[in-house]
Amino acid sequence: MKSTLHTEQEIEQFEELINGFMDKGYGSCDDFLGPQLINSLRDKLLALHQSGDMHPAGIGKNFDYKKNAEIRGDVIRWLDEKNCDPQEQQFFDKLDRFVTHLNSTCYTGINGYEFHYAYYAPGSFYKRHLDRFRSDKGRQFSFVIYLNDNWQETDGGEISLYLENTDTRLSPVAGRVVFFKSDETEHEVHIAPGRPRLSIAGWLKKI
Ligand SMILES: O=C(O)CCC(=O)C(=O)O
Ligand SMILES: [Fe+2]
Repeated sequence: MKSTLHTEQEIEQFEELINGFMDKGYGSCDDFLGPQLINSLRDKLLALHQSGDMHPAGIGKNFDYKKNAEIRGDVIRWLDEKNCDPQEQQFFDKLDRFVTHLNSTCYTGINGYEFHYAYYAPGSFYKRHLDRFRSDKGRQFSFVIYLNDNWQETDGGEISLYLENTDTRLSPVAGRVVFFKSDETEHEVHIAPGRPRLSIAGWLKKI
């Protein structure tokens, strides 16, 4: 993983994510990526969706479309760091700097990650779950960044984080990141009835 110079603002964001996680069990920060980059990533996601290059995500080894659809309704497309466009590279570069910061301040030993675009059509959802029950590939932290321009609270589509059985809800506004422990924090994606809900979701791993 590459690492370049951190800016002060970047360090503040990283600390906001990490401190939030340590204090409340989840970290969140806004404007993790600038609006131009968010727009490009959103355009890329929409183009992939339009060209039919996204597919239902599997849950577990034996994929059962019907069973899957009762649990989650998003379609996904994995990002490939070895074959990505300059905007995706900018995302990975920032992520690399975050992981370097996380590892050096918290001794987390993260040495890999995987990320996918996700498109939730209006009315789809992802029921309450943990991210580490599937094929367990060493997922330590879940990290989601939202790409939804001008998202209003009335649009719905919140993520619920169930921490000590309280329900913390966050709207998927463009540029916002949510960060939590993959094997501990149950969470859920609520329906957005009127518009698609777009994100890049991924996992920081220790393999
Ligand atoms: O999009 C979100 O807010 C969460 C997505 C999620 O839970 C997942 O992909 O496992
Ligand atoms: Fe999840």
